[in-house]
Amino acid sequence: MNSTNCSKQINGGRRCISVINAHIQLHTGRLRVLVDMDGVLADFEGGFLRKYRARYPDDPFVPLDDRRGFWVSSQYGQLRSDLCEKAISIWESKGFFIDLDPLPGGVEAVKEMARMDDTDVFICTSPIKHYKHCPYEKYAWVEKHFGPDFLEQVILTRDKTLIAGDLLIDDKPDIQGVEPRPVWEHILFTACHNKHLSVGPSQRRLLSWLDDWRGVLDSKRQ
Ligand SMILES: Cc1cn([C@H]2C[C@H](OP(=O)(O)O)[C@@H](CO)O2)c(=O)[nH]c1=O
Ligand SMILES: [Mg+2]
Repeated sequence: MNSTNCSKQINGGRRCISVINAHIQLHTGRLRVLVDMDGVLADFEGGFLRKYRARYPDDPFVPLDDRRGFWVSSQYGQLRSDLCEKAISIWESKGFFIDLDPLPGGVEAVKEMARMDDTDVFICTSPIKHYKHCPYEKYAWVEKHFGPDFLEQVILTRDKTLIAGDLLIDDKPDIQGVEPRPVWEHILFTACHNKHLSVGPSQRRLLSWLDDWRGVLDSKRQ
């Protein structure tokens, strides 16, 4: 179906575009999977806690089991107001993003996806606005764990709603941006900060990379 045919069938240009994009596969014959980086492939929360405790050993901290809410700095700010800035200082430091450990099974899963027939995989990740180290280190992390050829698959964006794909596997519960109807289905990847959230009946979760991610991909294949 091309856009001209679609326009004849459905009145209204905006609706037409969202119907076409709703199935990338109908367009390309291939499944397009967007995989988030921090909290899905790279252990942001574990890396943060380790470096925070090393740098501020006399200050209180939040054990990973007690993490609530996506933004680490918000919870630290509630614990004590000066801890918000201290938390931010950790991920703004040189070496924070490149030193993150891979989360179990993630790199292997993405490499396996990339080898699957009719499947395109992209790492879709948001840089922090303090750009001195983060964008460079995100690329360096991908090169270190996937090899230089995989740099082709990196999408850096602050607005993931603009990116078209069949699936977005991401640990952030609410993914918003300028596009009110993103093309992808968001699969919530379970993390310490979101595991207690009850999600709507239409929202699917991946509990970890041991969970049935192959089944999730298959469910979107035509
Ligand atoms: C500040 C902050 C950032 N991040 C991650 C999310 C983004 O990466 P990603 O899109 O790969 O998940 C990046 C910039 O916000 O840092 C957290 O996961 N928690 C936080 O508290
Ligand atoms: Mg994330």
